[in-house]
Amino acid sequence: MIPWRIRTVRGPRCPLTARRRVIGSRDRRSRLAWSASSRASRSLARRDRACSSSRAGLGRSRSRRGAALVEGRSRVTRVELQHGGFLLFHDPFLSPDEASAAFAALLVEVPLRQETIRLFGKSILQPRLSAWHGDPGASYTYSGLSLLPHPWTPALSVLRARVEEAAACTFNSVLVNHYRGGDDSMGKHSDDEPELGQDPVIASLSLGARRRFVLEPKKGGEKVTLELGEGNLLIMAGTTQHHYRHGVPKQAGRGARMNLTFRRICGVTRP
Ligand SMILES: O=C(O)CCC(=O)C(=O)O
Ligand SMILES: [Fe+2]
Repeated sequence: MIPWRIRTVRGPRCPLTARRRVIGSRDRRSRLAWSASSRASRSLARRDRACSSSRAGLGRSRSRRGAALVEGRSRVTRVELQHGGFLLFHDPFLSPDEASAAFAALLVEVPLRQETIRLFGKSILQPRLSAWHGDPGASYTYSGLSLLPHPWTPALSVLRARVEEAAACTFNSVLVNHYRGGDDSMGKHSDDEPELGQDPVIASLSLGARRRFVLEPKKGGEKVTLELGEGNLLIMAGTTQHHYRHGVPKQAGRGARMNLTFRRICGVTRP
């Protein structure tokens, strides 16, 4: 159940930044070329905006509490969390055709593998496959696992450009997770490693099977449960990583799913 109030506002202003911006028609946007040389990818190289919540134009006062805004045909719902955390849920973000083309391309391009992590002093295999991609130098360490980035693939570059436009900030890395079925899962955690900086913006794109995504406050209080379906984009921002844990529990009978969390590793120079 969604415990917050939803209002629909039709208007030309960007729901993230309150600025006017031009968005192509759904048809034009859906012509996703799986090539790193797309116009969007080239424009990326010219921009390098920092991606902490406060500097990315994702300030608390810029959108209404619990509001769903429609911009062109893309719909964004804002959810306020405790202590200044908030979520922006884009549904739809990718069309079903775009999402299934992305899934197929990523299966071919991304070197997915099952990693071993250290948890409570024990080595365990992660219950899913994953791969870390990013700009040179965007290394990431979590649960005792140190990851050097694979380079951006064509599909990841195109998706990054789309997600950056929606989030109004730039990302230099992405963690790709592949849930092979309902037995694959992700335990509750916060994306709060020091290299992500304070109040990071994490943009999570879901492809394939719908899965339950749970956010729970670290110090008690109301949980938030979302159903992340094919082509949804969930942006976690503000103090979310500081005050909440999130995870994807096992869910019997579910099919394959891919999730991409775009991140910004601090202190890496854009190539
Ligand atoms: O699969 C998801 O929806 C969540 C992924 C996630 O939390 C992560 O990669 O840190
Ligand atoms: Fe996470």
